[in-house]
Amino acid sequence: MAAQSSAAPRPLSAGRSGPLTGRFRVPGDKSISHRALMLGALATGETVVTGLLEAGDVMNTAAAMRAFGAAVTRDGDGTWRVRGVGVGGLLEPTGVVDFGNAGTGVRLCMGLVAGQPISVTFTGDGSLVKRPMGRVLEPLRRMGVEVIARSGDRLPLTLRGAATPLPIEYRVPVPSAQVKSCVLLAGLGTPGVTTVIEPVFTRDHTERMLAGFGAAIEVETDADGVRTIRLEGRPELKAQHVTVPADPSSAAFPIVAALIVPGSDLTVEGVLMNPARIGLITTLIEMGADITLENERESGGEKIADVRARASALKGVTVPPERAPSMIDEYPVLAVAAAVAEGETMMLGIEEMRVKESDRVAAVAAGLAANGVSVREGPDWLAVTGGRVRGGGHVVTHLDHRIAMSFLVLGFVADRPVTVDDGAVIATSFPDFEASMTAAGGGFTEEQAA
Ligand SMILES: O=C(O)C1=C[C@@H](OP(=O)(O)O)[C@@H](O)[C@H](O)C1
Ligand SMILES: C=C(OP(=O)(O)O)C(=O)O
Repeated sequence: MAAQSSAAPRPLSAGRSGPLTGRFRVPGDKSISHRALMLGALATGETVVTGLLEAGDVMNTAAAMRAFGAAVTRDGDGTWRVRGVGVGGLLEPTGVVDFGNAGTGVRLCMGLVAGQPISVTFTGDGSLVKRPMGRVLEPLRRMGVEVIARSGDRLPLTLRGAATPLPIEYRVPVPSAQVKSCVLLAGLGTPGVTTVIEPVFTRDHTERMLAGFGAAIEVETDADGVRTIRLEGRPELKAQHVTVPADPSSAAFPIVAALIVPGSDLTVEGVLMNPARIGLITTLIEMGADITLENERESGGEKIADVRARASALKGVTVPPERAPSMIDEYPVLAVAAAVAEGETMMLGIEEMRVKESDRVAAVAAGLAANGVSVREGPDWLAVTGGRVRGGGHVVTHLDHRIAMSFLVLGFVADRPVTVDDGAVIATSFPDFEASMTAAGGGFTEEQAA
């Protein structure tokens, strides 16, 4: 499958919307989807994945796993099958491996390559080539991986895996599930025990899924919440059946839309409720949101629930820095909720937002200002004061799907339509966003703001 490339930009506008109602489905979780394909590719036997996210980022991971020799196929009913090559069995791809827009895809895959004596050249789109890769290259170099990269450790770059990598003990210096996961996946191909120390808890899908595929992995959490993860290298991973729950990061858009559009009452079905992923729900409830979790249940070893959101009068709050990892991708849409809340919402400790698909602190501040919203930013904080939204602004998305979706939601409550310069980027994580929002009552328009 072709890597997602920079398709022609497609401006898209959203205008004042009637109530959003009914039941809403968002696609499968992106983090779990990447990991299911990767671990499936390293397992023996056939891994069956239901609910896989069929969006640009994950399709690039599927293409990469094929390039490494795994058989990755889709049944007519949307079930995916991965016939793996076994830990240590990855083939050297014949071409460059292009991960498009996907930071998670490329950083985790670099870990997979570490313990295999193969050379792989990675690249990405205009956004991914600007993102920092040193954070994963540094531990990989310590494990014995050879790196050929431009100065600044950006893509494109080539890795040569080590025949016998060294197990390391690695204290993750930034709160990043991608860095943690890269080292753990590198540990799979490494003889001995690889140890990752995680001072700040980040999403734990890699740990959970490694255990599910049969790896010997143990996690200890001390009194200060510091987690020590130990993984025994070179296990035999056994194919699994993975059920991917609905992505809370995608659910964030209809949830916020329903809270801010008067008269709305919307239920998003089967959303992943992993504690490391629900910081936005906690914050919205603190802001006074009428959110209820219904039909709470377990699926694929994770808690899920239907999330019902009703239009609410929101109030500004301070979001503490320690909450950032559990909602890192949701701040752009939180800023939209803050734009209509009473008073100021202060988001603290959000410096990691600056190294996502775009500098999201800067992109959110610029987009809000262009639409008449009062906003201030600092190196690691953003403050938004709510009120009536003038709208009528053009928003630059910088190849960032979450910026595009967030500002279209802002358009639903603005006096004049809000236009994003490129709605095509939404295909990275939520291809049916426009259709699903329209079906629920969302107000898209072809009209371009002046
Ligand atoms: O591990 C993952 O699946 C992800 C981790 C987060 O990135 P960081 O690890 O850079 O914080 C998040 O922003 C990204 O969308 C998905
Ligand atoms: C940051 C994101 O993804 P990634 O790092 O995988 O590109 C995201 O989806 O918001």
